[in-house]
Amino acid sequence: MSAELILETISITKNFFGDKSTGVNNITIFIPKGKITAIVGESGSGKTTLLKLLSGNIKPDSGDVFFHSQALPLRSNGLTAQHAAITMVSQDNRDMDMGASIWENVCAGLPTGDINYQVQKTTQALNLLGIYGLKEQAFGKLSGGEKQRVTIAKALINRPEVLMLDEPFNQVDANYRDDLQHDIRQIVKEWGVTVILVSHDPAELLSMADELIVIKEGEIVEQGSPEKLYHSPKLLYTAKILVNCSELTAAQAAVCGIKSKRGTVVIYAEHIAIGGIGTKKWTVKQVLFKGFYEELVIERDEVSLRVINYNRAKYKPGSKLGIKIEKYYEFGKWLS
Ligand SMILES: Nc1ncnc2c1ncn2[C@@H]1O[C@H](COP(=O)(O)OP(=O)(O)OP(=O)(O)O)[C@@H](O)[C@H]1O
Repeated sequence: MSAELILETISITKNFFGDKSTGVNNITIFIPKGKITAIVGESGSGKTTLLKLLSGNIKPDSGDVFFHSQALPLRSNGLTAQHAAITMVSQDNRDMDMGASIWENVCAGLPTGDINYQVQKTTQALNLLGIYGLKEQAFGKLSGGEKQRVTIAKALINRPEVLMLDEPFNQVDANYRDDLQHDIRQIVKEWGVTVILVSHDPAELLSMADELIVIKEGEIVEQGSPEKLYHSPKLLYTAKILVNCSELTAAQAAVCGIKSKRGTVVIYAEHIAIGGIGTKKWTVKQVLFKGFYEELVIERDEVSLRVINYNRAKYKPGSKLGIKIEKYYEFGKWLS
């Protein structure tokens, strides 16, 4: 049985100043209810424009947006219940009062009136995001990660059906980010909220999303589950967004013993084993500390590769090593 859809676009186009290289072109997408769909693409590819179209913030030049199969009106024509059900969280904290407390900021998301209702809902939202203990603190004094929790609590206070997150974890440090991501996944599961996420962070995209939609120059070029797009990307563009990899020309690939039939070879860092066959022909150029592993940049005849090394502190810049490439991908120019 296919999943119930909550938002759909049929052939939507939005260009700015009539320039086809801006905005989005002829996009048809189906957003399943209660899942996390991530929109990915290089900078300027149209991700934010698509979010704005999906939330009724801007009007398509052509095509339609449907929410529960009903045409979604434009917000500027008057807010409706449909708009209240779709909330957007961006990173700029535009709607927040820096001098007011967390409690006041989150509570401001509710309609005025019934105090008991406000206390109950605000307490619930703050607990949900694990920030109840901070409720008296001024918003402006919080860390980036705490601010983001408050922003999401405010967005969730009215129990929207769709939560749109535009680069939500940008200002959040790594530990805090993992916790916040986990909490959002939990809320999605428990509440059945639909999340549409825009992010540049591959780790975030792969761990959070149920479905990835890849856009390039305003068009959808590939889509599928994180596992599918990571392990068998159709496009070099997708691989470069999602994977820590080295991209080689046919001539460079030949240095690695690979005969390329299609022109471009991509080798994932984790597909290179160190200490493999042959003599030690590769030189370590950089050792990047990554915590429980290192990333090495190695070079031979002006070909550079990224390699994962779990045997920490074994190599230094200038060390020599041999490698075995266990797997590689080939892309033709027409698919890049
Ligand atoms: N209001 C606007 N007026 C003019 N051009 C715009 C406007 N909004 C977006 N664009 C253009 O449309 C294209 C897509 O922009 P958009 O912000 O959607 O990209 P993005 O993928 O979200 O980029 P980023 O990852 O850098 O945030 C860009 O070329 C951008 O300059």
